[in-house]
Amino acid sequence: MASEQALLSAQGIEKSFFGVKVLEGVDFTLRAGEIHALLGENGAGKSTLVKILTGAYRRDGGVMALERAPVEPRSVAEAQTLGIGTVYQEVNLLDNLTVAENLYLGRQPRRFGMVDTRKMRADAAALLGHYGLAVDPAETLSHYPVAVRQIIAIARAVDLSGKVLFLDEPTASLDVREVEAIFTVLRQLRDRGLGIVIITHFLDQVYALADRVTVLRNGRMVGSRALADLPRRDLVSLMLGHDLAGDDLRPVPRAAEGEAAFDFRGSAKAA
Ligand SMILES: Nc1ncnc2c1ncn2[C@@H]1O[C@H](COP(=O)(O)OP(=O)(O)OP(=O)(O)O)[C@@H](O)[C@H]1O
Repeated sequence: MASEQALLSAQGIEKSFFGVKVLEGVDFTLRAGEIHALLGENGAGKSTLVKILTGAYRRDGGVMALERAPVEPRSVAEAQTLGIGTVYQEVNLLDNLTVAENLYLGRQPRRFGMVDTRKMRADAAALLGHYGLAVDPAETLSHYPVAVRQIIAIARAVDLSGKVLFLDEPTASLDVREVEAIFTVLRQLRDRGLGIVIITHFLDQVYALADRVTVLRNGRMVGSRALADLPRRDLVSLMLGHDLAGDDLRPVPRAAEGEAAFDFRGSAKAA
């Protein structure tokens, strides 16, 4: 059950690239114990907002607070120490290291000045046990499929950060079964009180997972609603900025990759 109070909030966020405004006065509020989808058409500003909130980009204006205290993350690492973790679409782990090394990269337990491999693997096994993952901490990461690596990336981000988790298109390259495995993990984390923000282009996934949505259009926040109160048609209208005509219910091809921009019709990922 989401709390009423803001866990992470941003107000009046501004960002320009080379004099072009890509975020204009954007407000965003995340509560503890909610999964919050950040939606909008290609180029609406979703990734830029997430990068600002997770310390990857500096904002030009606006304020940001975590548990009502102002925060100013100057890097992704600093955001993590504040409680804000991120998992990107391209899994941010190293394939040639072991599972345990990935989980404890940069913070390996030491004994007599040496990495304590035995403890690191035992800690990794215990941590992954919470996620229902029966993987061998001593195995090289590349041994495992993308969905497992994605859950390992989530486990690492949550272990480092613990309060807020951002995921930028985490299911883009996964099949239906793998998506469900990731969602199970995210629901468990929500039930533990984390606030989770997810960017996705798949509206079926939004309705299956999220409690709330915030919609960006052309760099502005155009709505933030509980999903239970928001029919799909109204959500799509909010994203597009006009009422739906019949034609709009067909998937819109993405110019670059030829992927569907939205999954309007309840189908799986479009080819
Ligand atoms: N590093 C950058 N330098 C210059 N322009 C950028 C940069 N990052 C993003 N932009 C521009 O900012 C605008 C918003 O991009 P952003 O990636 O935040 O949108 P998005 O909603 O995440 O889109 P998509 O769904 O396609 O990922 C776009 O016009 C994009 O070209």
